[in-house]
Amino acid sequence: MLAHPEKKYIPFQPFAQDYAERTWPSRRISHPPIWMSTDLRDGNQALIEPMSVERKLRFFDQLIRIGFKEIEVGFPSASQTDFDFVRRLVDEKRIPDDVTIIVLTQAREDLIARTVESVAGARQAMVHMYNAVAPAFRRIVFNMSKDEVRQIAVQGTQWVKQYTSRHPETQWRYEYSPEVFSTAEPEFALEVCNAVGKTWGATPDNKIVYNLPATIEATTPNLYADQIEWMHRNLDNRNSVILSVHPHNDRGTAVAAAEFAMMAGADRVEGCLFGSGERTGNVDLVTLALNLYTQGIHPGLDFSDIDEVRRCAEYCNQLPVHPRHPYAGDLVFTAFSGSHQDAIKKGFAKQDPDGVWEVPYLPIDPADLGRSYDAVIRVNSQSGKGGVSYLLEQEHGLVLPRRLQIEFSRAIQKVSDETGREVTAENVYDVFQSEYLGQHAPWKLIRHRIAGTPEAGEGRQFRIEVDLEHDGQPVTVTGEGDGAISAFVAALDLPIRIMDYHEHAIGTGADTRAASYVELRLGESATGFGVGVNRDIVTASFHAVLSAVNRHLGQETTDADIAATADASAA
Ligand SMILES: CC(=O)SCCNC(=O)CCNC(=O)[C@H](O)C(C)(C)COP(=O)(O)OP(=O)(O)OC[C@H]1O[C@@H](n2cnc3c(N)ncnc32)[C@H](O)[C@@H]1OP(=O)(O)O
Ligand SMILES: CC(C)C(=O)C(=O)O
Repeated sequence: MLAHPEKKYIPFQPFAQDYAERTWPSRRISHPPIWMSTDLRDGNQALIEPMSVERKLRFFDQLIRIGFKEIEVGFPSASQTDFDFVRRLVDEKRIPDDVTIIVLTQAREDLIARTVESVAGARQAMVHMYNAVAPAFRRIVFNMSKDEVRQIAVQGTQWVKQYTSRHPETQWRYEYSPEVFSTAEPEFALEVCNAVGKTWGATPDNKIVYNLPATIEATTPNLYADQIEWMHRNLDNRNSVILSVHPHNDRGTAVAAAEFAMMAGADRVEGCLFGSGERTGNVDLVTLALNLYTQGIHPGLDFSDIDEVRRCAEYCNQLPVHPRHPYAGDLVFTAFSGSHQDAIKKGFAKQDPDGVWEVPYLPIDPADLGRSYDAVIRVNSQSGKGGVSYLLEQEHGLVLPRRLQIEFSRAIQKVSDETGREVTAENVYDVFQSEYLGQHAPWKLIRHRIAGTPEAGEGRQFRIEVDLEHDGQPVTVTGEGDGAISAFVAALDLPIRIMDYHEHAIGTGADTRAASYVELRLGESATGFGVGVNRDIVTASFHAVLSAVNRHLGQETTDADIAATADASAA
């Protein structure tokens, strides 16, 4: 990179002086714009392989299902494929009555004639003509004066009028784009638009569309908004005009530019799904629409099945949508990090299904876009107890007490640290199984018999006889206590102190099982948990006690083995 970029690059200034009359910054967007999808034109012209007719038809049908009423379907004078596709739409009557198709052309007579031929017979159609008006293009591409460039636009408009008038069966509309408006002098763009409007003869009943493209995004979005507001205020016959914007994303701010432009007076936005299009793309209509939705404004476009829309765009464009793409990417509703998972878990627990959406870190309810909650929380080395316990709860109905969440998340952390990989919900359960549910040695419960009933009142003693295995050898023990668990603990005759106990049902009806969580000390050990799951609550709690005991004993063995190994290596 250059030490002095100012010698090579100069900032674009749309106005000689600051446009201080601007009012857009204090405006709010209260309704959606007229949406125009240019996926089949600007999107298509930027593809490595332009879409076949079959792909274009599939994309077109998808755009209709989403609810677009204005669709730019191609540049019919460019190729036979585009021409044939547009003709098929018309001839096979694939265009719903309330949808207008749009076709783009340069301001050249032969191209205009062919363009009109491609759509003639449609119920309604819009011819879209463009020519560049920015100084660099006047100088470099056309080598023309301002007057000559304005004349291209006026002459082109006359040809559009002339050729369309030969097909009165079609209701014709007209769109004009002063291409590269983004780096043009606003005064000249205004002059050309007014000249075009006068030539076309727009009326409030058949408005002309002036589309002001950021063909190359050249400034911060606030300056683009200034340019749009200035045009909005100064155009002739504003009530006969639909003011449209067409932001590209060269600086990565196309969405902001479109939103500011709407605040500044734009009525219509052209763009592509998922920001497809030339170079860094056209403005992303999905993001724009769903940004409105999350402000409580229905965009008039339906993204209830966002995955299907994405699949269609990926198939037709043969380009992937990034996993972090706003609202649509595979990972955008997924939290890996502990504090996010914790907040999301709490948010879901508190969320009123009919109330205002307020789940932290999720700006939109994934369900509104047809996404499930399955992938909301995924676990890796950045995760905490909230995420881990969320997965166990969602997938297996296990609601871990808080201290067990902390204890178990250390086991998961160890796995993720060791592998450096994501720990899937299945892995989490496997670790839980081996840490708690599968702890059957040295002590294993075979069966038990209890005498005494819990209803019998305070002071009543329970008597229990338990068949166990200890290191694979059958053992029968007996004990008494004022509850089933205390009788069981007495029967084991181990230095157990129960510190905490939780239980809950898993499932409902005939399949209901009980989950028991016991926190205990064995001798002087630190406290540790055991877990049992069984159809019978008492059996589940005995399993939980033995799970905790076995874990303690296993830990002691491990500690002793480590000490012995350390001694051996020291020797
Ligand atoms: C910003 C945008 O996205 S604009 C849309 C861009 N999309 C496309 O270009 C895709 C389809 N285009 C094509 O297939 C071809 O460009 C065609 C068929 C339209 C024309 O092809 P060609 O006749 O070979 O011309 P080419 O594209 O090279 O155009 C260059 C000529 O057109 C002139 N020209 C460029 N734009 C325009 C315009 N909007 N109106 C009138 N003339 C124009 C140029 O000055 C140049 O003229 P010159 O040959 O006298 O120097
Ligand atoms: C034809 C125009 C609208 C265009 O695509 C652009 O300027 O980016």
